[in-house]
Amino acid sequence: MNESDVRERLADVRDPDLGGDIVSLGLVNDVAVDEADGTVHVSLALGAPFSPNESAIADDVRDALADADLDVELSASIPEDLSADEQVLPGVQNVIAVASGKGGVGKSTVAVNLAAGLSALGARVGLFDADVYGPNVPRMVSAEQRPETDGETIVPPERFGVKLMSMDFLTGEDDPVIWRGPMVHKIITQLVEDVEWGELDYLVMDLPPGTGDTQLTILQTLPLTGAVIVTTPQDVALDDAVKGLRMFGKHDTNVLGIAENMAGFRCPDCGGFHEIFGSGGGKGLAADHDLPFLGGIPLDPAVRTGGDDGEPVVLEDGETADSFKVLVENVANNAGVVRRRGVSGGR
Ligand SMILES: Nc1ncnc2c1ncn2[C@@H]1O[C@H](COP(=O)(O)OP(=O)(O)OP(=O)(O)O)[C@@H](O)[C@H]1O
Repeated sequence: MNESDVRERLADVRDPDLGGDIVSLGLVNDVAVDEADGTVHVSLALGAPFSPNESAIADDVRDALADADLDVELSASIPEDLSADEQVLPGVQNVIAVASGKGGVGKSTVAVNLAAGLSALGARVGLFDADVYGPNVPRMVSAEQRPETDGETIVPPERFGVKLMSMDFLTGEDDPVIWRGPMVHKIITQLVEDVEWGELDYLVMDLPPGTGDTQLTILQTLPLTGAVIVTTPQDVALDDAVKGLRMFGKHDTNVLGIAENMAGFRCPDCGGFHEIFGSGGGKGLAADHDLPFLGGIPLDPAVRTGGDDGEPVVLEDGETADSFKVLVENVANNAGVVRRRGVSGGR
């Protein structure tokens, strides 16, 4: 079997999201058959490691070559326009921002569970807490686990397999309320240049709530794969979410979808499901703006206790954990769509 035979077989593998075959979409970077040692190496343009849909593409590629009597070696990389020197975060494949139009809707909770959930799938993950008004990451690590520095680089502490960094670690006692764009820019630059993230598949950024200077500076400084917008089903939170959407729209940032938090309450006493903040708002918002709906997370006391001291609830079993797992998978799948669409250029 030669390279063109391999490509012919790969032309039967469909991309479940982009709706075409991977060869026509330009998602096969390279094929190399080594008859002597009986291997075929296929490099695929896949950009969202451990996302279910990209894992399925890889499985289909293996299946398509299963009877070829060759060992199949797969690798995945999205060809970069910029050299490593020119890239802002060269070791980081995907930066995913978690945003909300208003405070208290559970944005940080979603960010933490997203990071822990991606790590549980097998990905290499970092979580950067840029929420200067309500930093959550410092609470996740003990005092002894604060980041270490040799004066030049900062080594982020790790929990649940996630590398953690917080604006709070870098700024100390400074009052964030007086922060303005230039200072945020300086700190973000420091984050980029001085923190030893190593190689990451995903860096989750927990943005401050709202649509102010800090959020804009981050959008302008970092190459985001896309943003997740968190809302509750209430109208007021939804109105604010629309403002968030506009901000991302103005900056040509991809929105990976809308997550609806506090979507109903399963009563532990009566077993009934109560829609305390209404229902369907997040789904409606997504539909109105032609955006993916990432899933709903119920109001559950375990979310708060998990956030305060224990493990993120996504790492446990049960209804709420499952709803977070669905959200994690949808975010990863949609990040993959953004990356692969970039390669296929709308082919
Ligand atoms: N689905 C949920 N069920 C129960 N409690 C929740 C849920 N989501 C969030 N909480 C709790 O609500 C509070 C606010 O959540 P969180 O800090 O994630 O919100 P936020 O949008 O990031 O707020 P901030 O404005 O501070 O950035 C926290 O105590 C959190 O544990």
